[in-house]
Amino acid sequence: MKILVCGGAGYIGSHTVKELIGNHEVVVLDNLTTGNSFLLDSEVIFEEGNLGDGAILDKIFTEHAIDAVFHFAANSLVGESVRDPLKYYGNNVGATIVLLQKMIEHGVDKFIFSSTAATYGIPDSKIITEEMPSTPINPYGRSKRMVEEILADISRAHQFKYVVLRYFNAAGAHASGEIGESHDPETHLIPIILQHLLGQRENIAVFGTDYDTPDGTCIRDYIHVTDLAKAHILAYEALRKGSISNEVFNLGNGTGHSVKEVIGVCEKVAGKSARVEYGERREGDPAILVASSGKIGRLLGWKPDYGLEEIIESAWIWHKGRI
Ligand SMILES: NC(=O)c1ccc[n+]([C@@H]2O[C@H](COP(=O)([O-])OP(=O)(O)OC[C@H]3O[C@@H](n4cnc5c(N)ncnc54)[C@H](O)[C@@H]3O)[C@@H](O)[C@H]2O)c1
Ligand SMILES: O=c1ccn([C@@H]2O[C@H](COP(=O)(O)OP(=O)(O)O[C@H]3O[C@H](CO)[C@@H](O)[C@H](O)[C@H]3O)[C@@H](O)[C@H]2O)c(=O)[nH]1
Repeated sequence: MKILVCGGAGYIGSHTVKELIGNHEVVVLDNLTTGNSFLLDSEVIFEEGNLGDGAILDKIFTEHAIDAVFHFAANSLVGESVRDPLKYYGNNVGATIVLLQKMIEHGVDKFIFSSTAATYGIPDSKIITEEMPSTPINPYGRSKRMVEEILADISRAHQFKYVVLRYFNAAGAHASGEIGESHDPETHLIPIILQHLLGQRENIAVFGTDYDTPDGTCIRDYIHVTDLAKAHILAYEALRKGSISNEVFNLGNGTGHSVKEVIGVCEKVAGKSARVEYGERREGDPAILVASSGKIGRLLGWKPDYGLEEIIESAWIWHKGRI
């Protein structure tokens, strides 16, 4: 089966491609704005271009018998989305609509969508389930939520089946050490701490110490990127078999870790102490985001293989290898 992976040169997309290769042919469409060609597997067919370009999608869907689209391509930084919302609505919603239009024109009817914990806004409960209200508090979360609603509408009007995967915080690197997280500039917590511990940054800034959490810093649910990648394969196989359709699943470990705790585990793994500066809150950050992934466990048999320390160990190996 041939799969189109939009955003396959990015962090999570490239790890998912690794899981697909061997059993599937993979076409990657990526404009390399935040992705890297060195993350591309040598076996993929690579089309460099923009998701919003209908002509390139016509070419791909005409030349290849695509069975499903995995859609990772997006801008995904909460703080940037607050400062530049139109970038987020244009790329995450506008370009996605072009992709969806072309899928329907070409009769491609299976879609796996990368959504986010940011669709929940400030949740009422400590552990988030899929039924909870989805009221995002930043433009990034709203852009993803809008696509979720568009998907529900399309599936009612056309022959079209989808799975929405709401990831919590992706982290870690592939066990081979060949690929890992590489953004420029890097904004994610774990790579920033590890780069500092490798001497590539002066210090670490902690964004906010007055949250309503035990140590005052934000709590997140960190999930290994390979655990995420494997969930995509399970979702695709279930869509193909027809055992599920039009489902929304959370993907996290079910355990929250504060920013201070994450710094502590990074220090342990690296065997070094960090220089930490405590600063103001970052705009758009909820205090606590922790997933219940019970639903995807029950319906697809998914469970995470890695905890926080293993996630950080794999990321440490990747970052050390990049020096
Ligand atoms: N990293 C996380 O913790 C996290 C958590 C929740 C959801 N997500 C979602 O997962 C997806 C992947 O995230 P990531 O961390 O791998 O990001 P990433 O920036 O590494 O990957 C995104 C890829 O999409 C490409 N891209 C962006 N816009 C494009 C366009 N218009 N046309 C073609 N290619 C385009 C980029 O070049 C990049 O290769 C995103 O949709 C993101 O919103 C990520
Ligand atoms: O230098 C830093 C960087 C981050 N943080 C904090 O660390 C936590 C994690 O931040 P970050 O790694 O930037 O991830 P998030 O902002 O939580 O967002 C990620 O996780 C979301 C799902 O929870 C996804 O939707 C987003 O795409 C993805 O960027 C947050 O509380 C930040 O305020 C710091 O204190 N200092």
